[in-house]
Amino acid sequence: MFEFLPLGRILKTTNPPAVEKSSAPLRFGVVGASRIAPDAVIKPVRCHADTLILAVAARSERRAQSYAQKWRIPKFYGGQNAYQDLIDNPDIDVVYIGLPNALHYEWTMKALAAGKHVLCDKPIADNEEETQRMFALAQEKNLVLLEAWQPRFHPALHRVKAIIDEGSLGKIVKMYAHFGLWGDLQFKKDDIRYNYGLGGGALMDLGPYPLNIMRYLSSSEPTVLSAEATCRSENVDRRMEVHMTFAESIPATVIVDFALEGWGPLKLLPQWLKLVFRVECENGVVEYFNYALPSLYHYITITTKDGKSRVEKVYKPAEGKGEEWWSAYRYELEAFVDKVRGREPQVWRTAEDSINSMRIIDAAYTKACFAPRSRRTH
Ligand SMILES: NC(=O)C1=CN([C@@H]2O[C@H](COP(=O)(O)OP(=O)(O)OC[C@H]3O[C@@H](n4cnc5c(N)ncnc54)[C@H](OP(=O)(O)O)[C@@H]3O)[C@@H](O)[C@H]2O)C=CC1
Ligand SMILES: O=C1OC[C@@H](O)[C@H](O)[C@H]1O
Repeated sequence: MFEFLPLGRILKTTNPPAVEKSSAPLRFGVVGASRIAPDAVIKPVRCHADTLILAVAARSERRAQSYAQKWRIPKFYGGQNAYQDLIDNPDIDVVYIGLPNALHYEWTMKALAAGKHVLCDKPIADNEEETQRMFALAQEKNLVLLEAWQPRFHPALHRVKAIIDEGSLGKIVKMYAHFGLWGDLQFKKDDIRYNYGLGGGALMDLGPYPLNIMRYLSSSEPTVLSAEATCRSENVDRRMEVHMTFAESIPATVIVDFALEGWGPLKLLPQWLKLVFRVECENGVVEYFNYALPSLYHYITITTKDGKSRVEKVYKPAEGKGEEWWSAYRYELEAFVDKVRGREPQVWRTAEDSINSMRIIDAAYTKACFAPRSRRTH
């Protein structure tokens, strides 16, 4: 499946061209000099005419300065009050939050209180209750708040849904997904993902991908029947297996995993990544490979009951805005800016979508007998 990897497109996706800016672009402030911010917002902004990155804030002055230098961000804030100082800058219109999950609530609330629109990375909060409060404040302040979960904005996922909704495969009868990583190769021992107090855990980190895709494809919310965890440390799941039913009768299983088994003889060969998503329908099966980062590379395989199989790849929507090389984050930014500017985005994630997503994660942790994710003083 990898034999025709389009390297030119991938290079442009990961290193998009700079475009000329509009006369008054939306000015973004980046809270946290995180690893994800370049992909999630800095590079997408580079190729969006109506946006620019004005400032970054980090807890250390040195880190803020070197990050700003590296990414050519004109202003930086460092030190204990850096995040608040950035938020208080009256020139900033939008705050992007790429902090550990447990800090999403606090800094989103502070940014909204200061009158900023917020793009906050996934999962949007530690739990459903926080998510409700965040969207309530955004609504009260008439500000845009979006949970940045980029696969929802990519046309490949829309194509998967269209294939199912078109009807010839019949109804969905079963769904299965596995998102696994070799965590110890990819993350340091003190990574935010392994820390309960920072909102860590495999389900918090990886769960939103398969769970949200199942919700979207089936246009329904699940009941969580059971969840079994393997712990890395107390209340931090290294692996979680969640069993659900969607639309009252569709069985579904999600496995998320930071400790993929090896493969080959004696399972000694490392497995870097596992990304399985399968929807079984009455008359065939749809499989979607690389649903987490579809803009880099993906394929959709449709196999009908008579054994016939075809493969589709979709990087640009048949109608509407987009380019083959746009990353899913770039599609997401387009929608976010449209919303802030008062235009109808071609795709949107509503408050209910994010709230329901957190509700399922809460329910799964409860079924697995985990302590509730932090209940902060609100
Ligand atoms: N949408 C997507 O595709 C992806 C989303 N994510 C999400 O992005 C967020 C950040 O992930 P990632 O970039 O990998 O994480 P990093 O560890 O690289 O960044 C987290 C940032 O949080 C700040 N921070 C503040 N307080 C703490 C603390 N107590 N401990 C550690 N860091 C702290 C640090 O900023 P400072 O610079 O101030 O020190 C750090 O840069 C998570 O919510 C994750 O789920 C991650 C990967 C992909
Ligand atoms: O959101 C994410 O997607 C990709 C994963 O590698 C990462 O752990 C996670 O935060």
